[in-house]
This record gives sequence, structure tokens and C-alpha cells, in this order.
Amino acid sequence: MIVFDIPLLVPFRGVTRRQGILFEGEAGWAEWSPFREYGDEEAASWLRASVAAAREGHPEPLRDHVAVNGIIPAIGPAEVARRAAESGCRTLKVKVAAPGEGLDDDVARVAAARAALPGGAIRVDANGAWTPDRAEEAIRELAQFGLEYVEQPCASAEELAELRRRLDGMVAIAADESIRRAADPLRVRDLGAADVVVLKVQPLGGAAACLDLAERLGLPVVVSSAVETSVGLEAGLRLAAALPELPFACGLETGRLLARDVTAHPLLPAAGQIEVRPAHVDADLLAACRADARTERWWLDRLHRVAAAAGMELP
Ligand SMILES: O=C(O)CCC(=O)c1ccccc1C(=O)O
Ligand SMILES: [Mg+2]
Repeated sequence: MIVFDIPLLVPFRGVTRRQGILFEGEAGWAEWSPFREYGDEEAASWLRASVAAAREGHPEPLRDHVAVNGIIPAIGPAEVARRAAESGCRTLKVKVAAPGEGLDDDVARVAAARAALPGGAIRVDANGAWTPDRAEEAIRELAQFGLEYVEQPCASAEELAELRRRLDGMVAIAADESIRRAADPLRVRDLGAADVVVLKVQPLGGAAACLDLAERLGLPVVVSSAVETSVGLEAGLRLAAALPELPFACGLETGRLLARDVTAHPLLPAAGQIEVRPAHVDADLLAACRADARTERWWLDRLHRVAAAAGMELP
């Protein structure tokens, strides 16, 4: 078991370093990396996913490549073309409604993305930051660039449903936080709040739980990462490979946000697709990602506290 601490090359959602624990079970390596500010109960779902992956491995793949979206964090418009080209992807996901920014910043960033990718798909993610009124205004403005969908424009499933009625099919809506952080993820379906759902393996308790949820939701699924090492990314990739249908590119290009990885062959896309294959952990690279003693203490305390409260045994 090791506690890792890896700097991000570009800040993402205010995060500048990614930390967590990598451990090995009978079926292989697994990652546990709930964001630091998440409480123990939420972190327990992430742990269920990691323990299941270490013990049981991944579901059987139905495809050998998974198309992914390039990620455009809250960077300036002048930097967008380089990030888009580096990703090599035919779909881009642009962060909008970032703290301290306004609609002008979003328009400039999405315009730059559209200029960089004239024939591809562009989706935006607001991480729930808009009220329904602000969302409607922003989406009507951003729609000029052609949007595949808007991910989590407002915070609650009720607001998503209201906005979706108001937009009346102009732009599709994807639910992310309303699935992975909700008491009842099926509310999105019951309210007709989204056209697409984003599933993340760790927050939702593992691949088996995600496959079951996908079936019950009955909506197209996009699998997305939680900004993980290649070990965590492999779990997302394997879920994406096992879904009966995968009509959209997945949010699994985040390997390029990390300054280091624990394998010599990180799970990165080539020509917009990631090959479905194991991420072989390299002992030297793993050691180079190891956290300092204080960070290690914090994570091991968290792990043992969360496991004990949830009555879980570690592999
Ligand atoms: O979806 C992607 O392309 C990358 C993953 C991503 O955006 C993300 C990563 C960690 C936490 C939240 C999110 C998010 O979708 O908001
Ligand atoms: Mg999102």
C-alpha cells in the first residue's frame, strides 16, 4: 500500500495536487482518492469501489478502445488551442462558470475551443454553479458554438429538470453531481432532469454498481474520471468498455493533467481513443509518487477511520 501525492500540471476545479492511496489485492492494484474535503460517508463509497477492484478486478470488456474527450480546464482562451491539439481528441469538454469568472470568460473559452476543433463535438461543464436563470442565459449564448451537451448546469436535479423544460431540446443536459453526490441517483430519471448521465467509478461504489445504475437509469452513459492515476483511470476505462452501449466520448483524458504517473505506459489517448489494457504499476515510478510523512499519516488515518465506520475489511 502506498500514499501518493502528485502535482497537477494545470489546476483543475481548484485542485493543484492529487493524493490518495494505491493498494494491491488478489485481482490487482486499486486506487482510493476521494477529494480531501469530502466527508467520511462519501469517502466510504469510494472505498467500496477500490476494495471491489482490488479483490474482484474489472468487468469483461465489450470493446477494445474507448473514445475520450480532451479536457479544457479554466485556462485563458490563448492557451486553449495548444491544450486541444495536445489532447488529439475529436470531442472537447470545456469548463465554464469557474469561480471568479463571468459569461464573457466562458464565451471566450468556448469560442477558442470551437476555433480549435471546427468539426468536432464540444460539451461544457458548469459543475452546478448556475441558477436556472443564469444557466438559461449562458446556454442560449454558448449554443451559437454548437454544444453536444451541458454537464450539470445547476446544482439540484429539480433545477436541471426545470432548465431542461425551459430549453425544450435546444441543448441536451448531462447530470454528473446529481448522480454521484445525490442521496437518490434515480431522481434524475424520475424527474426527467437529464438526457445523458455521467458515471464515475469511485464515487458510485465500483463498476458493478455503475453497470446496475446505468441499466436502471436507462439513459446514455458517459464514464468520467475523478482525475486519477492510471490505476484509477483503468477502472473507468474498464467500466466504459463493459457498458452495452457507449454513444458518447468518455471523460478519461485526465492522465495528461498529472505531472507523474505510476506506470511507464500511462493510459492516455492516441487519436482520441484509449486502448483497453492493464496499467502495469512500476515499482520505481510508484516510489517516486510517494507522499511525505505528514500526508501519509493523514491518509492512513482517514483510510482506517472510513473503513472502520463502514465496517469494511481492507484487502
Ligand atoms: O470529464 C472529464 O473529461 C474529466 C473529469 C472531470 O471533469 C472531473 C474530474 C474530477 C471531478 C469532477 C469532474 C467533473 O466532471 O466535474
Ligand atoms: Mg462534471
